[in-house]
Formats: sequence, structure tokens, C-alpha cells
Amino acid sequence: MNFITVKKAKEIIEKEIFKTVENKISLKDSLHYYTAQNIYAPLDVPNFDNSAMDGYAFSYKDYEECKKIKVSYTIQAGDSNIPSLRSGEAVRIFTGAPIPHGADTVIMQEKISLKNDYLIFNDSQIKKGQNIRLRGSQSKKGDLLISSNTKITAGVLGFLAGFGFTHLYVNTYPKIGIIVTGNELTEVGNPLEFGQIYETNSWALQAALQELNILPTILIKVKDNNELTLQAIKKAWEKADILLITGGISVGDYDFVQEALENLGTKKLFYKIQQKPGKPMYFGKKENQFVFALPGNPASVLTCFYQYVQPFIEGIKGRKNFYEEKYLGALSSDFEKNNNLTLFLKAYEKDGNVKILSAQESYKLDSFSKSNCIAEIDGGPRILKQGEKISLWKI
Ligand SMILES: Nc1nc2c(c(=O)[nH]1)N[C@H]1C(S)=C(S)[C@@H](COP(=O)(O)OP(=O)(O)OC[C@H]3O[C@@H](n4cnc5c(N)ncnc54)[C@H](O)[C@@H]3O)O[C@H]1N2
Ligand code: MOO
Repeated sequence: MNFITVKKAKEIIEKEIFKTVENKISLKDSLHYYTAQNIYAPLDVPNFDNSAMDGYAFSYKDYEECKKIKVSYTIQAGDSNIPSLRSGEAVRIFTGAPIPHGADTVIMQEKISLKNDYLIFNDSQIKKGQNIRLRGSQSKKGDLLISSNTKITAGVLGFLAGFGFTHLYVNTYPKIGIIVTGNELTEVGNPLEFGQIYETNSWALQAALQELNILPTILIKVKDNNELTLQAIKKAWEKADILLITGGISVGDYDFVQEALENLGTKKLFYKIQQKPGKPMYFGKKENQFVFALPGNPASVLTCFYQYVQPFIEGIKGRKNFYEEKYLGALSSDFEKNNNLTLFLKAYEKDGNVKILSAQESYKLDSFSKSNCIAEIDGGPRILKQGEKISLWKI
């Protein structure tokens, strides 16, 4: 067998991950991008000592010396003109309001009572400095806030907004083109003639790309014809860094994709992987452009997308870990493996237990619609026992 292993195929793909240009974009638009640079704190956060509670601020020394402490004024969040506190004075204060000079401790309002504006403490556990959020206690000016190659989540975005950042540098996304091939394909929405099937690969691929925040820059649907396939690929290369082609990559008389790619100067990096589904997958390169020709069966397309295309694209976006989706689960029943191929099986994982779904054939998508992960089982024929740990891939 001249097919390569899954491991080797992934190594080849991972090695080709390239760096895109950095782009300065608005923080608002940055969700799901990866940072292109380290980001350092331009200021201390919090920027001033402030109260963590609605209550009263006072000097701990006054409390310790059992002085009578009188509430003399109020500070609200947002106030900026703050008089200093004199000995024997407290201020009514609210969450987020600046601590006045002379105060070093806050008590929440539930733990005191007031008598003629004097504080009566109903708490025997008061600690100096309590309930005060000190300047710089989250981040100090100059701290490394976010390293390059960090995915911008809602948490990252909110964190950076807290420093007043309006823009940041991210890696741009690669441009993706999709070509689907096949005479038998009918557009969803049209009546189905005998011998026709609805064209679903472009739907699944576009949705899978949307999960990565990417819209394809070009989508072409082409008949099984040598010249038309060549023209479609040529047109798509003009618009895309990475081409995803489905169908026409096997050995049939009407499978023209590999020939067309190579006539256009594409260099084959591999063809055929020791796996099921998705065996006749092709990966190639034309200067700095790449092509994944995915076997046309719908479940093969999605499986190959999640195993190979998605980590490649995420790597280009800036993700460091090619294998990030991988985790382990225990088989919920025995599983019989009867060949030497690496199997990627639609599965459902809950609380660490994984059920291999029925309907694994690559023309069936019903199991995909019920799955929340793909189980990977490699090695030779054998029975894997219930409870045995296997590799899973989040989808
Ligand atoms: N003699 C051999 N025949 C086949 C082999 C083989 O090794 N020797 N491998 C089989 C395997 S495994 C696969 S996978 C397929 C891959 O074939 P192609 O990539 O050439 O794909 P097509 O033949 O064009 O289509 C396969 C299948 O998928 C349906 N299809 C294609 N495109 C779409 C689409 N956009 N939406 C929905 N369905 C699609 C198509 O109708 C076919 O049924 O080759 C096997 N044959
Ligand atoms: O390699 Mo194919 O995807 O099993 O039908």
C-alpha cells in the first residue's frame, strides 16, 4: 500500500502552515482572530484604589484605637474630586468609588449600624485593607497582558477594552475557495430528477468554515468535465489561498481533479491516506497556495475537513496547537475493528463515555447529524473492550 499514514499526512500539512500578514483591526471586530503581537499594559488596572463594596471607608487605626468614627460625606462611583479623610471620620462609599486619602479599610453596609451618623460595627473580624481593590492589583503598567497567537475570546476582548485599547494587530485569515464537482448534483430548492442528488458538500463546508469565522471568497460548482474542471480551478486560484475541492479525486473515468490540478502546476504533497473515510484525499501546493481535494462522499468531506483542513486554517490564523481538538473518552460498549486503516467514527460523548454511532458509511450524513465528536481508532484488527480509552476529536 503506497498510502501514507494519518500521522504522516498531518505532519506534512502542519509543516506547510504559513504566516499571513498582520493587520490592525478594531477591537470590536477582533473576536475569534489570533493576536499577532504581544500586548502590554499601557496603564495600571484598576487605575486607582477603589471600594469593592457598598459601605463605609475609614482608617483601620481609628477602629483599632476604638475611636468614635463619624460618617462625614459620600463618595459615589465616578466621583473625582475626593476630599481627604480626617482622623475619626468615615465616608459613605459605593462599589467602584475611589478610596479617599486617609482611609484604608471598607466595611460593607450590612455589617454596621448607624447612630447619629456614628458607625457601630457589627463585625468582629475586620481586617486592615479589606474590601479595597488596590491600584494595579489586576495588572501593572508594562505587564504582558496577552501573548501573540492568543485567540480573542469575549474574555480577552473585554480584558483589553479595560485598558482603553481600540485597535490591535491580528493575523489575517487565509482566503478560501470551494469547488464542488459532479454531474449528478442538483441545487437545493430545485426538484430532484432520477439519478440526481442534492448538492450538500458546499453547504457543509461553508458551515464548517463559518465555525472558523470565514466566508469563502469563491464557490464554483462544476460538471465532471476535464476542461471545465481545469477552468474552475484556474479561476478559483485567482481568488483563494486555499482551495477545497470535493469529488472527482478517485480513480473513476470521470475523476478529473488531480489531473487538472497538476496540469495547472500543482505539486502533489500526498495522495491517499490509510484511513476510513476519506481514503483518496489529496493535498497539494502551487507556490504559496494550497489545495485539499476531498473525496466527494459527504461524510468523507466533513471528516477530512475536521481532521486536516480545520487545523491547517486555525494554524494559519495563529493557533499553535495543531491537535487542539483531541481528547480521550471511554468506549461505552465493545467495538470490533476489522481492518488496518485508521477509522474516524461519528460518535457521541457524554461525561467521558463515548458511543460509536451506527451508519458510518461515507455516503450517510445522519450519524454526523447526531454526533458531537469523531472517534479515532487505529491499529490492526481486534476487539476494543468497553471502558477502553480512545482518542476523540471535538467537532
Ligand atoms: N474503484 C474504486 N472506486 C472508488 C474508490 C476506490 O478506491 N476504488 N474509493 C471510493 C471512496 S472510499 C471514495 S471516498 C470515493 C471518492 O470519490 P471521488 O472523490 O471521486 O468523489 P465522487 O465520485 O465525485 O463522489 C463520491 C460520492 O459523493 C457524492 N457527492 C459528490 N459530491 C457531492 C456533493 N457536492 N454533494 C453531495 N454528494 C456529493 C457523489 O454523488 C458520490 O456518491 O470513491 C470511491 N470509489
Ligand atoms: O474513503 Mo471513502 O470516504 O471511505 O467512501
